[in-house]
Amino acid sequence: MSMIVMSDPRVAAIPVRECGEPLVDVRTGPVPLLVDDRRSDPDGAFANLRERVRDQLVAAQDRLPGGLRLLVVEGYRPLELQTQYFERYTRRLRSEHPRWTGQQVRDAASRYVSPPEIAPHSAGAAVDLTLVDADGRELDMGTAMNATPEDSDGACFADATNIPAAAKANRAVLTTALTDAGLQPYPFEWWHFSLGDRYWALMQGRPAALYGPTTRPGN
Ligand SMILES: C[C@@H](N)C(=O)N[C@H](C)C(=O)O
Ligand SMILES: [Zn+2]
Repeated sequence: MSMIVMSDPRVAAIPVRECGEPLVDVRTGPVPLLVDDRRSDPDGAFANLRERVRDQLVAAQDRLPGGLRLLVVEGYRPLELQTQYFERYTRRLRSEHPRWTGQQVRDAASRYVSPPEIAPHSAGAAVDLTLVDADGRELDMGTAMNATPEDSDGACFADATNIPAAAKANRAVLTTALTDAGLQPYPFEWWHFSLGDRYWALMQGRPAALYGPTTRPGN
């Protein structure tokens, strides 16, 4: 898998041709998806995604073997929250690596959190998710979701070799179902997939992104 970070200038160079598709709450609709409350917010913004992204997740779930289901943890992320995540992690890296240049800090931070101006979650195009079995138990994916590269010794990277064989197999099931449905994996995080954003467009050879930063009605 090509290891392009979110801060790569090729991502920012992709134009956005906003198609205006609405955000929808993935907990409702014809096939409600499972969503847990780890990243919940009072308005339920975290459970929203662009309609086509939701539809393709439903299609991916249909392809899962043996009663497995998707468990969505975080979809839409308002720009202010993305900025908080990025700044907090940047501060951490700066204090842990006082000799790094600003660019080194930015590139390392961008492996784990997208710079706000790119932010696929703030476009409603990206989702952090995992797999559960028929009883709702999470499968072993080798690390907790949102484990950092530093804290997991790189085991959060999709192709990590320092995880058990069963976790590698579980990651492959998740990635195959989602990529078959047109979503783009992010090589630095086994749980992050997107469709329609600039990263997706770059990696899939599309001329433009379908979705730019958006807000929810009334916000
Ligand atoms: C912070 C993590 N859950 C995440 O979503 N990272 C990606 C790269 C992002 O911020 O878009
Ligand atoms: Zn994500």
